[in-house]
Amino acid sequence: MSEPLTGMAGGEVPKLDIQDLQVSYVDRKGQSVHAVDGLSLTVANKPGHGELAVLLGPSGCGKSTVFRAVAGLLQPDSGSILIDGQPVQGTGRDRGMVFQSYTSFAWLTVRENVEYGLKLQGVPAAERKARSLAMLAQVGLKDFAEALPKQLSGGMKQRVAIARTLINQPKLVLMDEPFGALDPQTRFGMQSLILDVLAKQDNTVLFVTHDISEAVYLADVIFVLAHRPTKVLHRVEVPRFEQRDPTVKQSATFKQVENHLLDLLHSLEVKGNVRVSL
Ligand SMILES: Nc1ncnc2c1ncn2[C@@H]1O[C@H](COP(=O)(O)OP(=O)(O)OP(=O)(O)O)[C@@H](O)[C@H]1O
Repeated sequence: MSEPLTGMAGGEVPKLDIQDLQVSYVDRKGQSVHAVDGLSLTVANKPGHGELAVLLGPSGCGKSTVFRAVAGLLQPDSGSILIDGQPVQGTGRDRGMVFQSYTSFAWLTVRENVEYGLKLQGVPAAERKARSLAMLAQVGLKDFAEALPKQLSGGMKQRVAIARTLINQPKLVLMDEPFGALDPQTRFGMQSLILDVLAKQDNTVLFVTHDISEAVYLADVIFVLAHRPTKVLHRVEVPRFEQRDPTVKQSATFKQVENHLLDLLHSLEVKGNVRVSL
């Protein structure tokens, strides 16, 4: 199931193209520490059905560092990051981010939070309202449009964060352990919701997790990262499951992909740090 690391036909411009990325941090002693060393990966541009690419690896391997570099939140030492062939230079509206911690404006209603980006872009109020209500309906929160964030559960707050990101129609959605703080049942519900919403939105997603089951359930393609300093070790294509509901996790194909990933991670001797939630 492991594939060549690009998975691209010649001549196509990928949605995301990372080549020979190097990132280092300065530690407390003032020493330079390599977090990412020569990482390359590409995520294909698939109009009509956005690709969901997962970065999977043990805690501390550098997933968030790659994520932040793609988001433009940190400056790599060297290497290139292209989105639709254009180099990333700092943060930009072409990328939308969802993090594990919920960030919303406490004094704004759910709808006003979702509309906020459109307001900054000068979109007229009536259009903002219509678009935010449609987006909230997609994430199952239409009835909570006028509620304040403090009235919502953790899963609902994360749905607001997803709606607020997707309404801006980013070319690339970046999600860093977005469901990591949720209980298992809510987490599974959110995984199914994100697949439903993305199927309608045509977004390409880069999704960071250390949960193998979550990776297999969500991904079209999984990049398995090695220990720090990280580089991609394997690219694993995940078969399209006909249905994505709780039963799919019990299917032979699902188990086969999980076992394949476990074997890969075993071979890297990192399984102990990776969550396996079967
Ligand atoms: N600001 C920083 N200063 C120094 N070292 C850092 C900094 N941020 C990250 N690192 C180090 O870089 C390495 C990669 O960290 P990163 O957060 O990218 O890993 P991760 O795979 O996302 O981990 P986790 O799954 O635990 O979030 C780690 O060894 C970490 O200690």
